[in-house]
Amino acid sequence: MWLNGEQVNESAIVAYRKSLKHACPEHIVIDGLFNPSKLDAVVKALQQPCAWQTQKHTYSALYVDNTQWQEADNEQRFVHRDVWQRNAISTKTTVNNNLHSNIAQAFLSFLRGDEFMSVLSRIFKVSLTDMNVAEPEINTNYFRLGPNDFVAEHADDSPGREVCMLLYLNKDWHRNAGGELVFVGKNDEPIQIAPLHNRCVLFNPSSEGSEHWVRSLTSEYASQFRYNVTSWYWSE
Ligand SMILES: O=C(O)CCC(=O)C(=O)O
Ligand SMILES: [Fe+2]
Repeated sequence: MWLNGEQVNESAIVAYRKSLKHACPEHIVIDGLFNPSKLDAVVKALQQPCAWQTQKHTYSALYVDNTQWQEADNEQRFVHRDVWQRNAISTKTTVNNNLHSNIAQAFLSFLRGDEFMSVLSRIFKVSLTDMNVAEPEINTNYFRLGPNDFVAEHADDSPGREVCMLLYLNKDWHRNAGGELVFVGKNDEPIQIAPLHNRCVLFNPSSEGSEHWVRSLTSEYASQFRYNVTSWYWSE
């Protein structure tokens, strides 16, 4: 059981819908949506250093290599973070590590499965499906940020992309550690959300004020990574 049942019963869904409609951007923050002990096992799996690879995006070209990155101006640099490698573990590590990695993979599969997508469909009143998504797996993954990493301001809107989910996996995250998600919001009133463990942020990427970025990590806490899942969902 990945989901915490109380958080997805009918009355909870009604409450989410209500607060979605009143928020700008259209978003909700749900704490404790997932089974905490299963998430703990996921967090353990993510500690394996070999499972991560640096990802760099510029605004004009995603997935750039080092040379392109060096040539890009600072304002062109959009994302610098690590992305989780689903298949890295099986060839490089021990059986024990593989067991850990399996739970991390199982959770990503759950997040793209019918049960979870139908919860999101009910909250957003839109029919979500992977029917026409060429590579569903690349729409759901783990990321981590260190002190030199960043996610600069961007929008995640794209035709047919209805829902974005961000889930944070940072136990004992210090209130001064930085790493808050910031939505532009409206009337110059940005909305900041701390990346706390088992906190899920759902938002409509085409709603007003949904452009966002991540505040940099503060150097006093430089030894900690900030972990999250980003997952995008599409309609037909
Ligand atoms: O890590 C976050 O809080 C935001 C990540 C994000 O904006 C993205 O993956 O598109
Ligand atoms: Fe984003």
